Amino acid sequence: MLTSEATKRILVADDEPLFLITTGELLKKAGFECRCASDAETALKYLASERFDLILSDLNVPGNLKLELLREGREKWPEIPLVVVTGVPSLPTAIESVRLGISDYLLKPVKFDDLIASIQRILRPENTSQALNTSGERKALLEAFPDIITQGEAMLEVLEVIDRVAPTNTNVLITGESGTGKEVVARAIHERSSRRDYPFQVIDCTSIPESLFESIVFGHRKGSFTGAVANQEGLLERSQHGTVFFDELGELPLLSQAKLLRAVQERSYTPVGDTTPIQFDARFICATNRALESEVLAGRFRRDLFYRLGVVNLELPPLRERGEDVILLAHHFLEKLRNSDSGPTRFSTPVLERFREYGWPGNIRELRNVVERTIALARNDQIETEDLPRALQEKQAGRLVESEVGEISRETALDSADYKYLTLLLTKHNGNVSHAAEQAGISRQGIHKLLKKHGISAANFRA
Ligand SMILES: Nc1ncnc2c1ncn2[C@@H]1O[C@H](COP(=O)(O)OP(=O)(O)OP(=O)(O)O)[C@@H](O)[C@H]1O
Repeated sequence: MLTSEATKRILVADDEPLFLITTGELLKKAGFECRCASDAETALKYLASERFDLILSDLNVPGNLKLELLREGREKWPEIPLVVVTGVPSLPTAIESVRLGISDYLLKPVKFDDLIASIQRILRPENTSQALNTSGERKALLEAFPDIITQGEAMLEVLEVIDRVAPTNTNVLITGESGTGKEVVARAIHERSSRRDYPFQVIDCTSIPESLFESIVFGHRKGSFTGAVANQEGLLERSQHGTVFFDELGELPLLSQAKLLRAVQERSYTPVGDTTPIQFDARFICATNRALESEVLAGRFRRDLFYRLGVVNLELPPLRERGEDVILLAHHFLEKLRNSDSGPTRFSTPVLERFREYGWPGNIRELRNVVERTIALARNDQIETEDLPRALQEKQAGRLVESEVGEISRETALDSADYKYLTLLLTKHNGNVSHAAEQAGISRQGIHKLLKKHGISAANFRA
């Protein structure tokens, strides 16, 4: 069952009571569930009756003198990774442990950070392989994420990773084109974590001027600069014990990156005008529609921050690569957005065909907007191609290729390109017409005229 499997369970076997107690406590604090055994027999009993995701065992526990625990554990439960900790390292046992397929070999005294790093690495979704084999597993996974509508393999794989990573404290970086659902996924991770009762704080990196980054994120004290008339708590302070979602992380200027790195590394920050650092506990989930690795190579994004925040990297596929999801989502939005007693109830077959062939540059957000608009404009119970925005009406309008140049008019081709450009522009600027106009190099009136011509509502692009 997915709910109980969400929290990773670790079996700790060690004959030193102090090591057992402290390790158990620390692992619990780090978000794991723990079972402690002081000898091999008890450990094997637990293994036979409970589910574990990892075994952490000393070599010298009673009953394991000839590595019986390791041998039996590997033989009966080969899928459970095993980490060996030992205070008495010996080459033969190390070699034998490796031969038995252990995942790591640590020497006591073990630094807790090293232990956690090792466990997290081993439990990373890409290092464990459990395919979604049965339809029951697929169903359970889909039920676990009611806000994420999908049936395609690519997104199901993403859901599987989310399901595993959500209960941990690991920082996650979500990449994907605009409108692919990065924020929806970030919220889903938060909702399935133990932080769900604490805030989910969105910090939009594009909306914070570089000079105000520290003040907005870390807060400031009265009198620290002109205009600081009162103490102001920062966004991090509001996120205590919750999840901080840094949207459009790739847009963060280098100076702000340095300040954020310090806070992420030290888990503390100092409000502007203060001298006492504040400790904080929050998980970071970041999103970007830029290829951050290239930004790192180009020197525009700090490598150390990229590694800190992108411990697990989730890549969301664009809608045009999600197969029949486009149809599933269209029906979902129709059901959700239509007036329950009036308005259209279905799409005509040619409309569904247009949906399949269109490139959806603005992804799911664009699809939602199109469905909302057609509901308002549809004349009958069934939505027809005439009810669609012009760019979607013509066959191949979304992706014109050379052989089809003769099939559609120049006017339609230009209209289609213009529509695509405007939707992307508004997506990028969150429906802010002034910013969109500035970027396009046209007046506000000019852009309003174009939006009207294409039947696009800027309000639909505001998150
Ligand atoms: N799988 C999904 N099922 C249902 N609705 C979805 C799904 N993914 C995204 N949406 C909807 O699509 C819209 C865009 O999603 P979201 O804001 O999460 O995208 P984004 O990738 O964060 O966009 P941006 O990069 O522009 O910030 C929202 O209305 C969201 O509710």
